[in-house]
Amino acid sequence: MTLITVQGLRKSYGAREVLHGIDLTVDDGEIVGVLGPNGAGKTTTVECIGGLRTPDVGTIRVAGIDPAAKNPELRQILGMQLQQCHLPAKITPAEAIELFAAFYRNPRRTAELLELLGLTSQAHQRFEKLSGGQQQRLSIALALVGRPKVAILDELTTGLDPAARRDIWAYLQKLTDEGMTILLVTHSMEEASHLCDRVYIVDDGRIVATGSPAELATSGGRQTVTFVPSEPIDPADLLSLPGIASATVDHGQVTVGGDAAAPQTVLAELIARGITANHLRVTGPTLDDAYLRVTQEN
Ligand SMILES: Nc1ncnc2c1ncn2[C@@H]1O[C@H](COP(=O)(O)OP(=O)(O)OP(=O)(O)O)[C@@H](O)[C@H]1O
Repeated sequence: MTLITVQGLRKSYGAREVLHGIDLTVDDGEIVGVLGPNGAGKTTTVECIGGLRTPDVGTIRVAGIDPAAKNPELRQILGMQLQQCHLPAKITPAEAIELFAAFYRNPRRTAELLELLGLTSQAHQRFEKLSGGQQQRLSIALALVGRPKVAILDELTTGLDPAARRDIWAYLQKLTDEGMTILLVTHSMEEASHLCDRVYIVDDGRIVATGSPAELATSGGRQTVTFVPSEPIDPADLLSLPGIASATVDHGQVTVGGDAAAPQTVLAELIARGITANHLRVTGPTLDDAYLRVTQEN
């Protein structure tokens, strides 16, 4: 079942249109990522979905509700973590969670959220005294306190230490196993590859690519081969081979990039010349490669 539908979303700030027709869907139980360069329109898109901004053109439905209609039912099913969490300087994490919990019919327990987000020791510390990462964990707790059916998380783990990121990823995966749906804005390809079932790449207010992280990664098909040849080889010779797009030498190590057949092409050439490839490594295409390709094409 489709839980979020966005069709033809356009949005301007003043005279400047920043979203030029965004279409996306999120199915029940999915984790969907929105990736894209700074200023591409990711936050504007999710803020329109969350009812914080009103689209100029287009249709948005979240579980059948139009977020612009200010239907109070939307608040019961949707939890939002915003890029910047503005809370009063003197409020403590425990107070903030309890305050937010009061808006929901069946909130999560404060102690449970503090524990799961690693904030138990800071439960009674003032917001202004929390570190950036602790403030961010609190913003995640506030997005999840109402047991939302859909959570919109904007730069979920930016600035968190690697162990905290892993813990939060595992917790979110558990929540989606229990039926939660997540729309996630991220700059981290690792986060997108680890968590997301599907991603949308946005560039300059348009969707430029979509698919599972694995599908997108392999869509370019680019392979990289590195090795130290047993005797010097001119990179220009490798570059002239079919399917080879780049060839460089650095401190004796050769790096060759090319299509899916590039590893075989390079090895066949080396064998034909009687050259041995030491420290041979072949790396497949990554989501980073796909991201850079589609965002730099535009
Ligand atoms: N309140 C606003 N008033 C005017 N322009 C805005 C406003 N908010 C965002 N913009 C502009 O709209 C464009 C899209 O911004 P948005 O915050 O949606 O991008 P983003 O993809 O989330 O970027 P980032 O990765 O940097 O967070 C940017 O050019 C930004 O400068």
